[in-house]
Amino acid sequence: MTQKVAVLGTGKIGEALLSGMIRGGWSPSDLLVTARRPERAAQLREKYGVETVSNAEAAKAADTLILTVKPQDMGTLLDELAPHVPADRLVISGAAGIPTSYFEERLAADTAVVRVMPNTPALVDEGMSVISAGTHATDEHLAHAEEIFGRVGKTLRVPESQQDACTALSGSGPAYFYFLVEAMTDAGILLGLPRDKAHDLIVQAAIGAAVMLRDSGEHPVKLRENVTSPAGTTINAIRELENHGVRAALIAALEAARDRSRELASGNG
Ligand SMILES: NC(=O)C1=CN([C@@H]2O[C@H](COP(=O)(O)OP(=O)(O)OC[C@H]3O[C@@H](n4cnc5c(N)ncnc54)[C@H](O)[C@@H]3O)[C@@H](O)[C@H]2O)C=CC1
Ligand SMILES: O=C(O)[C@@H]1CCC=N1
Repeated sequence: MTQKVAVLGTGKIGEALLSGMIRGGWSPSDLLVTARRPERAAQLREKYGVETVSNAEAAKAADTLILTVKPQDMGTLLDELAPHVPADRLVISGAAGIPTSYFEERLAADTAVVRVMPNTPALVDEGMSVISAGTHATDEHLAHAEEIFGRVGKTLRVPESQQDACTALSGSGPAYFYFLVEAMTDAGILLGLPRDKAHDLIVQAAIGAAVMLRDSGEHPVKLRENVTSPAGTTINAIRELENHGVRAALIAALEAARDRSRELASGNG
């Protein structure tokens, strides 16, 4: 398989991927991008030295098409693309909720489709991309998707039936941590700390905790117990978290995100 890759609908996720591919050594001359607005196309050309083309031109010229428009825009994009996509193309969707069958029904018979759920830490090469094969995608197609998305972080293959859950955990996941940092920084203000110091303390606690979760090999419960001294400060905070149902709130929140991913399946949202 040749390596010409096109990113169609280059917004936040498309640009995160594009920039990571270039950082990871992908030649800009092997990349094509499309954007709806001419100013956006000019910006991408200038910043990354890539060629910007129409969606139809991308479909003809690239071997792999990565579709990173909003789920609600996917139908329009596919209407525009479908007549121009030869059956030997690999089509990768980065959209939440939309199943591979949606693309297979609208593209030439036997088109290989791969569904990927990335996340925004791809911008700092700490992304997670969850990858599933459509009906006609082979191991080689999955490996090609891993080769692309692996430039911006880790990848994980899952059956497509798990994609909505993975979207709730991983695609949306960074937002929950930002939300927690925002709330804990407010707590710092309440406790009389300047906002910048409160922010720095909480962000470093988050980074330290994340690295320990990744590298220590310890279960999160054990790591939390190590912080929680008998009759100490932490257990008072934990009791309040439990009293306020934070664990149940998180479970309900992720279930709601999973349900919304399912609702997006039609592309109409
Ligand atoms: N933002 C996130 O954290 C994540 C987003 N996603 C998925 O990635 C996709 C994109 O999300 P964002 O990057 O956040 O949205 P975005 O709005 O930043 O990017 C979408 C881009 O597509 C362009 N576009 C729309 N229709 C087009 C067309 N017909 N031709 C060319 N360009 C077109 C828009 O102008 C926009 O720049 C969505 O499907 C979303 O579900 C997946 C994982 C994480
Ligand atoms: O909120 C959303 O729909 C997108 C998909 C996962 C993260 N952001």
